[in-house]
Amino acid sequence: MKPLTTPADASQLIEFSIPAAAEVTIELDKSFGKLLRRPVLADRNIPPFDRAMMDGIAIHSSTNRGALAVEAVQAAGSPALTLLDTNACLEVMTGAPIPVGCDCVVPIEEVTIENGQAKISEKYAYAAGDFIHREASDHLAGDTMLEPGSVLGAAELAIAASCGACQLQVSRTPQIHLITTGDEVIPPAATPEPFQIRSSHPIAILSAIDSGGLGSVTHTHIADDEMATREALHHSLATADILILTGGVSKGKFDYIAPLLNEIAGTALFHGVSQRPGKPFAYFEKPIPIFALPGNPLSVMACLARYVLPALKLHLGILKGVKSLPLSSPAPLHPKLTQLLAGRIEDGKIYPSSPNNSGDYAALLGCHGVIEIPPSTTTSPANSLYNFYPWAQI
Ligand SMILES: Nc1nc2c(c(=O)[nH]1)N[C@H]1C(S)=C(S)[C@@H](COP(=O)(O)OP(=O)(O)OC[C@H]3O[C@@H](n4cnc5c(N)ncnc54)[C@H](O)[C@@H]3O)O[C@H]1N2
Ligand code: MOO
Repeated sequence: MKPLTTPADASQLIEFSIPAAAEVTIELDKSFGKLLRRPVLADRNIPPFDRAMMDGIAIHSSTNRGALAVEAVQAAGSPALTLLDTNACLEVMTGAPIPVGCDCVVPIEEVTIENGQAKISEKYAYAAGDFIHREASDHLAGDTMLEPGSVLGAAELAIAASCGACQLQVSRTPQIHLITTGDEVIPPAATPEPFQIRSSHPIAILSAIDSGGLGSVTHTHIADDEMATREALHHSLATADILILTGGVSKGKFDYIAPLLNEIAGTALFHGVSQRPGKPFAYFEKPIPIFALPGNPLSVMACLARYVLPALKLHLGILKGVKSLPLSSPAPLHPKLTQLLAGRIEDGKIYPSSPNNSGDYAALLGCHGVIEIPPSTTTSPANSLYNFYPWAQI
């Protein structure tokens, strides 16, 4: 029997073979969740002018405390006015430019305005610079505001918008085909015969990929039929960037996936990983990356989190490291196989699930991903650190 590939070797083989996504230009309002490939620079100083931070009056700090004539109203969205008399003031609105000749804003709560005269509360102390957000005090024009490799979330897009970056260079979202297999597998809405089961993998895989913005998934289900499998594989390899398959990769009489891929796509980089669950996992690099996941629900989620999602991130250029977290209690160790145990994260610790077997999909409830527990013949002390691979945003 062929020796099993270790999880570390398997992920390295995937990493080395995964191509980088192409770079595409995209409109700002279509770029949420995308991976930025070119920097976004500040096109002007931030803030671009001395900005009033309060509604109130703008004065010169050397003014006397008497009644200050209100010369005009400085609104936001209007060019800066000029204070003509240092013992006068202008009303000023938040977001307006500071009028020329003023160096201080007094909030309206500390001012009484009557008959065109403003009076500052007697006990209120003011000084030059108060409530003025100085031009360029945050960033200078030309500063790099967003680095390549940034994932474009709400804050990043707000910055791009304020720099006028209305088109962004991002990684092209891969077109992912998902082929699920099995005569016994029917759509969730269908009424099952006693020997059938409802398909749970498509929605799980699609949700995990979608929530990370990692790809656009189309799905086909095929029966355990050699011709149909062959046709579906040819179609996917000709049209998709990445192919994911579930089921049909172990040793059953109707497990056509591996032999057909060997014929159509060439030899697998590996088929069989020293892990539980997910031992029959296979990966092919040509003509596109092909992930053949073992069909059991826990194997699918484990291989998805441990290999597929990190590979998609790498393809897009998302280079986040793996998190190491302590276990809530000593781990059940296996002498030969790495365990990929589903677990949930709470208070910075991993709480492993205890499934009955790799078909026990209800054990996944509340879990955020898988913990990788390497093989060992000794016990793990409490609080030992283990790598955690999420399938959900945590
Ligand atoms: N003689 C051997 N038998 C098996 C081995 C082995 O090494 N020697 N490996 C076992 C392991 S480990 C696993 S995992 C499974 C993987 O088998 P397949 O990849 O061929 O998967 P299937 O047999 O097609 O399905 C397994 C299980 O999952 C259910 N399934 C499949 N698709 C879906 C879906 N879309 N939604 C929900 N559930 C699905 C399917 O009904 C089966 O119950 O093989 C062991 N056998
Ligand atoms: O991958 Mo299988 O799930 O180890 O039973």
